[in-house]
Amino acid sequence: MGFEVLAVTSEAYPLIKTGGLADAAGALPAALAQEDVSVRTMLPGYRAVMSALAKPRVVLDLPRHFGGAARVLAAREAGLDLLVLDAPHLFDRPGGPYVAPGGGEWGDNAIRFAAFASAAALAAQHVGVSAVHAHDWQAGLVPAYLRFAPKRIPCLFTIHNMAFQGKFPASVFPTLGLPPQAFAREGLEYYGAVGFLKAGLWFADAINTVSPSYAEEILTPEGGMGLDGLLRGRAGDLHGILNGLDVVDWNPETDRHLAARFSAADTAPRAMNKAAVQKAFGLAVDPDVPLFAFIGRLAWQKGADLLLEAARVLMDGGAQLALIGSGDAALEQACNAFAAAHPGRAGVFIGFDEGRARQVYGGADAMVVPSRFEPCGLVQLSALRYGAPPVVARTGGLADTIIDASPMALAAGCATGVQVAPGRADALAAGLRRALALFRDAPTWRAIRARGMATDVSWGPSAKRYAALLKGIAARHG
Ligand SMILES: Nc1ncnc2c1ncn2[C@@H]1O[C@H](COP(=O)(O)OP(=O)(O)O[C@H]2O[C@H](CO)[C@@H](O)[C@H](O)[C@H]2O)[C@@H](O)[C@H]1O
Repeated sequence: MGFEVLAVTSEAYPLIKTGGLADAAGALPAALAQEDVSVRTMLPGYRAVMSALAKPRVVLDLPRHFGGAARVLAAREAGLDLLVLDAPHLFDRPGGPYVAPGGGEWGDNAIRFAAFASAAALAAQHVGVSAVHAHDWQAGLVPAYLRFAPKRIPCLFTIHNMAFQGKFPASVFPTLGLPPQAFAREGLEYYGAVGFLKAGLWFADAINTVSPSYAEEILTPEGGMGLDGLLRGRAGDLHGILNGLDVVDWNPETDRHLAARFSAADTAPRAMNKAAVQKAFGLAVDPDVPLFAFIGRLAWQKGADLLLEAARVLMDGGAQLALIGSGDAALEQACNAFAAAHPGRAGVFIGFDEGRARQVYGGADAMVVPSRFEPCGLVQLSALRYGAPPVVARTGGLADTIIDASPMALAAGCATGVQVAPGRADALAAGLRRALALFRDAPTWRAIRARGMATDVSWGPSAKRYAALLKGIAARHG
């Protein structure tokens, strides 16, 4: 038997996705298989997941699980070896994984994800894996349940975003089924409340986040968002491993979402994708106008407001702007207002649409990623791969993956985009102006794009690091 891991995640592409966690958790198993690590992925049985299971097998019966009957099912779908917590009282409902149809978090999220984590710990014991890999606050209690379980199974905890912490009132603690001593500073107590992310960071055998720079940033009060003290205490167990892309799925030569497929050797068909994007966003169809684009959650983190403030540079510079995103109502409104004020020059799509997003990667001349903080970021990786050089904020994984087109980098032939100081509209405006000038120098822009398309954005190198880390904790603690 090879080295077996149970990955515990609340999202995995293509079964259920609200953001980058799904992409990472969906792609890592195939990459780890190359390193002789076989991964089973445990997901909550949301409607979308349950309806995708063709022939599930019952692995574990949990007749009384957090207020109802539940089962752990096994199935193989979309290339993933799945374990699914079928718990209708918690997951068989309309709406999103975390948010009810009318907006607003589900009122019982603490119980839903405690039940999920507890079932994952039971399943890990039952099927007998060498290590568990838990992702984000939704799986934050997994290391806690494992620590108090009869059989010691080591656990790696991955932070995809410190901003989502799963903090709930102390009154939920008695319903979690953990021993009373777990509710302590040396446990899951978090400023008088219960912290799911805190629990993950406290009880895991090793911790990583999704870029080396973010691993340093979260040790500071600003980046650590209340958990930097704990993390500084565990700095020896904290690692930074960059995300990759599933380069089989994210391939402009085969992507069926594109109006025209293309390769690094022949980017000419991108012009058809650009025209398709211009049309879809109500922009003037013109091959010569530089087309900038933004894709992302409309949240403070992603800095869409900074882009709207800086975008005058694009409008004055004769460029176009396409935005896709959803989230914060005020930001949605601001994007719509910007588009209305610049007819034919700026266009917005409010919503989540994978196909439309991919068409934008394949047609835009440049992507803008103005995040205030960014643990890793996948948008800039997709932008490299699809030939739309990114303008990024110099923070977290954006700083680690994009090489700024400084004079030295241009001379050395290694530039892949433009970096700007994070969190400032004036710095972003200056960077956009610089990108526009580079774009108008056609041979230079072509070279930047070619360099980006030749960059290895696959999971390969990072999968090796994950495999070493998982095998390391198993050797130490197993
Ligand atoms: N409206 C829309 N329509 C279609 N597609 C959309 C979309 N909005 C976003 N997407 C897609 O969703 C993904 C977002 O990935 P990110 O890494 O940028 O963000 P996220 O902040 O969700 O993830 C967190 O986890 C990931 C994974 O570790 C980290 O990279 C990241 O820094 C961290 O914040 C991309 O594939 C993007 O194309």
